[in-house]
Amino acid sequence: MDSSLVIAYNRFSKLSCNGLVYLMSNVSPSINPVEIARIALKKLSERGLAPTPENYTKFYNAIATIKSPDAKTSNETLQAWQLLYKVEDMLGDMDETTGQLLTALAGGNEAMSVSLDLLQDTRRAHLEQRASPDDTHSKLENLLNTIINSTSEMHSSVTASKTDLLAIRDSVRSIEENLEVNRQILEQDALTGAMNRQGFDNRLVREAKLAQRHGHKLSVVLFDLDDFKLVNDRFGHAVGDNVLVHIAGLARSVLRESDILVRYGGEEFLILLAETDIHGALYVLERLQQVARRNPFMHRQQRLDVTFSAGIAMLRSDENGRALVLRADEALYVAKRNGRGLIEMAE
Ligand SMILES: Nc1nc2c(ncn2[C@@H]2O[C@H](COP(=O)(O)OP(=O)(O)OP(=O)(O)O)[C@@H](O)[C@H]2O)c(=O)[nH]1
Repeated sequence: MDSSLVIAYNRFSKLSCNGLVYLMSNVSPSINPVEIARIALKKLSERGLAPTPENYTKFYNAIATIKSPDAKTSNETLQAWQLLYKVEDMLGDMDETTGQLLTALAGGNEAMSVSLDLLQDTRRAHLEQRASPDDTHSKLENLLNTIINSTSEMHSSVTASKTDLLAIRDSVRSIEENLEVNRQILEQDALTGAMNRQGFDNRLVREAKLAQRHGHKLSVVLFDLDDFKLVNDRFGHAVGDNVLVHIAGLARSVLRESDILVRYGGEEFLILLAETDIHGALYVLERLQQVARRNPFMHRQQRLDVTFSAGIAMLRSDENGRALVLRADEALYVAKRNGRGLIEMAE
């Protein structure tokens, strides 16, 4: 750990004593504060900012305010549990059906093997003229009856298993659908409906690999609302929340179906643009600026103009998704440093 981080950690310890109660009031109980502290320090060091208590508190609060993927409503948790029980039930049914099928097959196999031996004995006795035609005839008739009975038993078992297996296949399909819905809920930011950070991390790796493999362009836009703290301070946190929802809605309105909008941090959004070069990404962002100007957030008939600063980067042939986002983040930092409402393209 470098010395600045050590200092920051020491400062964090002091903060822990003096202001942890304050800090924690903002934090979902499911988020580990040590993890938040680690990310906050990393962010500070990435941006070359001094780890002062002010900077540290700012980053800590911003990270802590991101809705945790764990912070799910009780209804969502209930759904997840129900799905789990459904999977458990289905696996139980499947076990029982395959068990019955295996027993039926083993029994049928045994009966057929015995019948086959008897059939061979009877044929041999007939060829060697050891048995009278009447004897052979009666033996064959008995054997045929046995074979018909065991085949019919096997047929009933297979038919019953087929019905069970069809029912299991339907359950598997419905579970697949439920799993997809659950995955979407888990990957969604509860406030804005955008994808959350966890969902994005999974997606980024895949999209970057796909783009590299097929030689497609992939761009990332990172934008952060300007002076958002003032909105909260002036109008309250609930209004701030509504502004975030408003901006996410505007962003969605300028995006294509294939583009991915992510709530990347408290008041920071990311857009992943597949098959889009940096000029395409700039175009999208300028459209968003335009749309935001034309559709301001209204609070008690008062226009509340919100601007944002942004960084854009396009995937290089030799980098992975993380490096791409890092370059967009650096560009965003430059945009913020140079003023507000600016767009900066990464080198
Ligand atoms: N209402 C609301 N506020 C949030 C949420 N997430 C983060 N914030 C707030 O966003 C503000 C971010 O403040 P800063 O990091 O100082 O950034 P800023 O005021 O936008 O200033 P610059 O980014 O430097 O332009 C803090 O007040 C956070 O509490 C949220 O989910 N809802």
